[in-house]
Amino acid sequence: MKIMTTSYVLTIAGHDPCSGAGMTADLSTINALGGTGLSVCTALTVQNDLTFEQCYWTDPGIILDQLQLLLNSYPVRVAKIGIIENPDILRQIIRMIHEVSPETDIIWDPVLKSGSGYTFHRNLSVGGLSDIFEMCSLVTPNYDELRAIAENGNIKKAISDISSRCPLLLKGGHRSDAQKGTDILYFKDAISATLLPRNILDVNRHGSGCVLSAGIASYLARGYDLLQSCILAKEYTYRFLLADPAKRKAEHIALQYISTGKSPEEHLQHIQEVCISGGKWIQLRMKDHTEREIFDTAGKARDICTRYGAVLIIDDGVSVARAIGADGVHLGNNDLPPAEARNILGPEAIIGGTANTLEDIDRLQREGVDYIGLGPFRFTTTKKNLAPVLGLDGYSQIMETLQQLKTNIPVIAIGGITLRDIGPILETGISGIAVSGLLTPKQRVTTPGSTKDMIRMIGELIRHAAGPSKQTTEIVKHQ
Ligand SMILES: Cc1ncc(COP(=O)(O)OP(=O)(O)O)c(N)n1
Ligand SMILES: Cc1nc(C(=O)O)sc1CCOP(=O)(O)O
Ligand SMILES: [Mg+2]
Repeated sequence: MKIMTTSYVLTIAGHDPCSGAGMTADLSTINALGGTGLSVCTALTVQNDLTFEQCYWTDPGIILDQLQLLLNSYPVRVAKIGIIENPDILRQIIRMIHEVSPETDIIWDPVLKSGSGYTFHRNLSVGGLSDIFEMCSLVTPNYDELRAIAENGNIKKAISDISSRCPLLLKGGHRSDAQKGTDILYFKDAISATLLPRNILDVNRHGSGCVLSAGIASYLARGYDLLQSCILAKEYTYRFLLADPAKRKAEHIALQYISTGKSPEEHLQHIQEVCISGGKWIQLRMKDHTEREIFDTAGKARDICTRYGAVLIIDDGVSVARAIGADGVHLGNNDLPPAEARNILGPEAIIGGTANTLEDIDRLQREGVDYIGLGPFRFTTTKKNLAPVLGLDGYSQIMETLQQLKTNIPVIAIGGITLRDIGPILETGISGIAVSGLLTPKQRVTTPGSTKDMIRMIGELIRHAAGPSKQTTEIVKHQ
């Protein structure tokens, strides 16, 4: 009997102990994109981000036994295949999928070499693989892989031979020429679609090809057509690459700095001061500025944050966040609804929402925000049209109820917070604080030295308050 639930995506791939690539990276992608991941491990590898030392292939009998059991148990919508010992085993796997589960789409990502240079296969050729292409719904080689299997180096002929049998996505992520980042999707009927990169990223993280093909598999499984799936997965991979490892590790950031300044230059100067001083989470909040000014400043703020490994979110402006490649947005009641922002910014984006009551938190959580900014804690002149002040009692009541309901969305406090408030606020179960005036006071001229001292003291208070059972602010959705 097949177990019926949502979209099952099967990855048949190697195990990478650092999860940058292979089966575990695929499963993370599948789960992040709303699928249910199944896996068959084709090899154990000894590798990390920089080096690949060894590959121990799984016994083909075990691969086929696991595959048969999964195909008999689950309605697998899409199977994505990564490293396989040789074309014969690949053939057996694909045939089994065809026989046991003919409705399953197969994506083959022909990995010939690891990112760090380990060679899995030599002497493969388009001609020798033609029966395999016939059984696939998509193959996703990068340019080097296509060149390696093209007979006599004839890339044009290789493209035409493959795409007459199945759609081909030629990935340009690793190219060093003008086509870097451009992927081309060739359909069977000689039509092609060029997928331009949103930005050229100077990142060659190992495993990005796995993330892209697992992303395509996940979107296909959810019912998108092939072109839509490639576009959406490309966007997802872009965000994955943008979130550099330092940022992805910055899961537990409990201090958000909200920028302030009389001019765009002052905003940038304050942001730089906070970043130099160790601040890791910045919100660009520019009121009473033109769209052009906000857009230009946001691009510069992004560069500063990238340089210092800080996360940047934009207050209100979803389109600005998307255009400059920010990590997310903070949305108020009059902004775009979180679900719409999510559609635009993608699953990896950090989306925060403003709340003043328990009902606000409940609604925002259902709308899919990643964290809540709950405020105001006390009166502040930084924001006009303040909601009713909550004070410590208001926070205690709301946090107690959330704990009773076992709701564990990160909630950060905001509004007029001083150094002395931090301990008592965190005692209520709040996971972090967002401050503007505390780091950029109106009366005193701040210097990197004084901001550093302040951030250090805030860090101490947060560390003291956060015992092992306390929730901290998880601002990154997916690793
Ligand atoms: C962390 C955090 N919490 C709340 C707010 C307030 O946002 P919003 O309601 O959109 O009001 P403005 O900041 O736009 O005036 C915030 N920005 N950050
Ligand atoms: C931006 C903002 N939002 C608030 C809310 O209650 O929603 S209070 C606030 C101002 C935060 O700055 P400061 O630390 O200077 O008070
Ligand atoms: Mg706002």
